Amino acid sequence: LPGRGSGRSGSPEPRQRADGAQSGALKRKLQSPHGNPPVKRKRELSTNTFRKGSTEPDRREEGSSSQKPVPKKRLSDKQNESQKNKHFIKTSSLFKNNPDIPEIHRYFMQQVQENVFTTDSFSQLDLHPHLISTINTVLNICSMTSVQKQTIPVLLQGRDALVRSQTGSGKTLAYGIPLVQSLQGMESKIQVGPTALNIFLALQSFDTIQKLLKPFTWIVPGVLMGGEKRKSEKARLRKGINILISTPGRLVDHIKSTECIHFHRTQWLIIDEADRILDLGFEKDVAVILNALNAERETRQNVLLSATLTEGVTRLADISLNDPVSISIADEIQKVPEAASQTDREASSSSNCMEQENFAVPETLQQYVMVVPSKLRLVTLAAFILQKCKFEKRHKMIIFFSSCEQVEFYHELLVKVLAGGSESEQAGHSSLSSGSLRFLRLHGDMEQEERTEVFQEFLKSKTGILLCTYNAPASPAEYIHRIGRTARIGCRGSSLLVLAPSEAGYVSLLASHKINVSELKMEKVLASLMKDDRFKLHRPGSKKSCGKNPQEVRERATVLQTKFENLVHSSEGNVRWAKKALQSFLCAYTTYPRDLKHIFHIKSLHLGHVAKSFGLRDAPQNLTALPTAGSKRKTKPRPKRSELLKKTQGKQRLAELLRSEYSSGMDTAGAKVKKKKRKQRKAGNQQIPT
Ligand SMILES: Nc1ncnc2c1ncn2[C@@H]1O[C@H](COP(=O)(O)OP(=O)(O)OP(=O)(O)O)[C@@H](O)[C@H]1O
Repeated sequence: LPGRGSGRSGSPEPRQRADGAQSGALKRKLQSPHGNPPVKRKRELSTNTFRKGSTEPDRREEGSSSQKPVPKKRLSDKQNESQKNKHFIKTSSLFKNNPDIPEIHRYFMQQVQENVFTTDSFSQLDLHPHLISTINTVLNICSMTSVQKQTIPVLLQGRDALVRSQTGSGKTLAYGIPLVQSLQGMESKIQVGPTALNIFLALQSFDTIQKLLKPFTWIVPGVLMGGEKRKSEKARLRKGINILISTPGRLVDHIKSTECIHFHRTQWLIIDEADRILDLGFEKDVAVILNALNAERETRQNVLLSATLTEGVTRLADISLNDPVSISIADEIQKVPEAASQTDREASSSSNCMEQENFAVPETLQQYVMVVPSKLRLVTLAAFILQKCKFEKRHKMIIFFSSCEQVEFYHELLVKVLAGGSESEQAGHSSLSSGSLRFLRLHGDMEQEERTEVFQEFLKSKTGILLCTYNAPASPAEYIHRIGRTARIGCRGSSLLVLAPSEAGYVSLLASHKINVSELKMEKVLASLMKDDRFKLHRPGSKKSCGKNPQEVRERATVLQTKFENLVHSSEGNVRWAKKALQSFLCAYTTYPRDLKHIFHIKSLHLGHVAKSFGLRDAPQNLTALPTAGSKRKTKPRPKRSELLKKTQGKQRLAELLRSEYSSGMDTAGAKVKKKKRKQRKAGNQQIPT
């Protein structure tokens, strides 16, 4: 969900109060995507049904048909009018006062596509027979993918390479196979310091390398990443690791604080997911690593792999590779051609990007976008989950949020309201019975052990909904990585980008990079609530539901929203938790880069509406002074979040927090060393390559 900011409404609370409660400073006016003042919806969704009902939606949905009707008093005309208004106010405002949903322009353009597979087998390569049999029997793979066919021979020749190929196309084996082939022939089995260094972000590459090494037991792989104790990592480093796989932040920490780490034998350097490493702000860390390597050994074979070729990746290639072979599976740097069609030109001119890169997307990936007013965001997301994972079944889904707090909060909310139970009740159903929903969560505040466990569980499971963090999807390159978690290696998959109306311009930006998304209508998604009678509005004398009556869909959405809000407002702790999640969302929102501010600007958000998407009935007024308590899970101590909204430091600190998922997990110690090193650097001891 690259767009954040969403909200839902449906609060049974007086609508006017919700808006009126906002302080002048916090109240955000809705703006059209073009920056014009908001235009009122022309076809305001009617709330007639609610007005007809004699009680508030939340009472009714709690089975209030059995409640005794309140005796009506005789009222004067004036009183009648005010009573009417009261009913009107009490009725849910979920479908009222939303901004217009702008029309999504459909761009018809040829997406860049790559052929994933080839028919060539691994046995035609000059590889150790045990390696070939491991590929065939342990990994169950017979033929090479395009990127493997082009990369493996180059690396077997000992050349450096810059490899660009789409997400999920098999890049790990493209370097893993030649690496293992070269290491298995090593004369000396015992050594100090790694022979190969692999900088990575995702644990999955370690898994693959481990499998490849099965017959070569003397080659020891080791992984360093945030979450594990530094002491035990040091012990493993001391024992000797041949293939060292590490996140950039963690490795830099060891370079600075672990004496037994040496690189004089390091013959390979692999930088995987280079674009994401840079997107996450690890450029300086990579520079420190390169310096450390260069200081101990001059020559080495270097490989840089990326799904997208951004300016940053090219810069990194310049400083880390030596006369590399460039391998690009589709010739994707197709600058917008001269004779581009009118729509293509429109799409490309709609963005202010200096350079248009066109990204390859798997052919089997169907991309959708849905524009949802902030107030309706939670119910629409819930309806989408129900539709895909309950009614259509057998769907596996990953939902991205912009902070750990949101993952924790929404996990709890969705488990309680959609899955109808606590987490512990859920845990009893590790294998999914039909119709049940299993929610999992994964974020940087969890201990490494738990993260790995959840990751493995989700990997093995055929169904399930994984809520996780991902850094701000600021760039189209980041979007490509997110959607690339599905439709891997020729499998089918879909992605859904949820945008607020004010963010609709993002679709044109994607189009300018030849990324084509189809629109999914919110109403269609909400209609799936008709299949779930838990959200039926029970009204005395109500008729049987008739198909997809739009009014009834809206009623059900309101009942669902009311359930969320009732849960959030059932305790002070929950309200605090919701506010904290909202606050973290807003902080993340401020981190979009300047060139995207015209699409994602905090001023375009209506705080009251966004608050609804966190189950809050009113826009909180004291966000900057929120206490940090409220999370039910044990989390690592963090700096005060209240600092984050402060104009001066907020953005920078948040960027650090967002990165923490991939960082070393040893920030405090690292910071001290950093200070010391900075002093040393000032004294001219160390140079960062530029
Ligand atoms: N030749 C092959 N045939 C079938 N499956 C393969 C082949 N090579 C790799 N795979 C599988 O494809 C999946 C994706 O591979 P991998 O993670 O290496 O992709 P990637 O290009 O690095 O993707 P990303 O950049 O998104 O991480 C893995 O599950 C891997 O086992």
